[in-house]
Amino acid sequence: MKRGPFIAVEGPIGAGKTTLASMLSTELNIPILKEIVEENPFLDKFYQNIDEWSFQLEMFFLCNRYKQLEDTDLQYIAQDKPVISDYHIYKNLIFAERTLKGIKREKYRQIYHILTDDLPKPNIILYIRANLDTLLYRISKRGRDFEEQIDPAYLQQLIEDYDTAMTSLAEREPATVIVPINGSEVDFVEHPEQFARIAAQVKELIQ
Ligand SMILES: Nc1ncnc2c1ncn2[C@@H]1O[C@H](COP(=O)(O)OP(=O)(O)O)[C@@H](O)[C@H]1O
Ligand SMILES: Nc1nc2c(ncn2[C@H]2C[C@H](O)[C@@H](COP(=O)(O)O)O2)c(=O)[nH]1
Repeated sequence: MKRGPFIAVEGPIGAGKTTLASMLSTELNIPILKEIVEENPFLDKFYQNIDEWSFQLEMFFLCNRYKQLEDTDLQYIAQDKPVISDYHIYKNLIFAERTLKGIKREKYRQIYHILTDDLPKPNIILYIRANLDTLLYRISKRGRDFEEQIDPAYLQQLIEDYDTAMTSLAEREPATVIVPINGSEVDFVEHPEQFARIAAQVKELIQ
């Protein structure tokens, strides 16, 4: 069955997902779906003690995104309308596999699959890769207090987890178009011509 474009912008913390998704939404006149961050009651506690708070945090993100995607399906995807999101639901598993251990990880995996296996998935992913220095710089530029506690080693692991996850997704879903963007070299904020190239590429994909 033919479906309207469902575009996700992905990449590790601070890569520029929300920024790029918002710019594309404006440029291409496509509604944007943004994840909820500031209202999350567990993030601050999580960064203070990951082992203690990871299950609550991962479940909170999962339930929130589940609800958002259910709504998005009704409003846009089932009606063949395009939509752009600053995350892919698969992000839940990327983080949870890193932050959860033992029986909690196993329980989470099962709940993740029960909730998400039948949800619509993006057919285009813009994957922003960036090195650790770039991410640390952008996270500090964004200036969220609770993110000052992020351990660079955790961030480096996430960079690698994202690469592994995107390779695995490409193998499992060959029909999904994954567009890699080198976020440490391509600067779509400071250089309008670099943004224009990305926007043109996306336009071509959705025509
Ligand atoms: N290409 C870029 N060049 C310079 N600054 C950027 C770029 N992309 C994002 N930023 C800035 O970096 C910070 C993190 O970007 P954001 O879009 O919130 O990342 P993410 O959604 O991936 O966590 C923000 O302050 C944003 O303005
Ligand atoms: N442990 C998890 N943390 C997550 C998840 N999704 C987002 N986050 C964190 C990372 C950032 O501190 C903040 C915003 O995310 P961005 O990627 O938009 O920077 O929330 C998750 O699923 N698990």
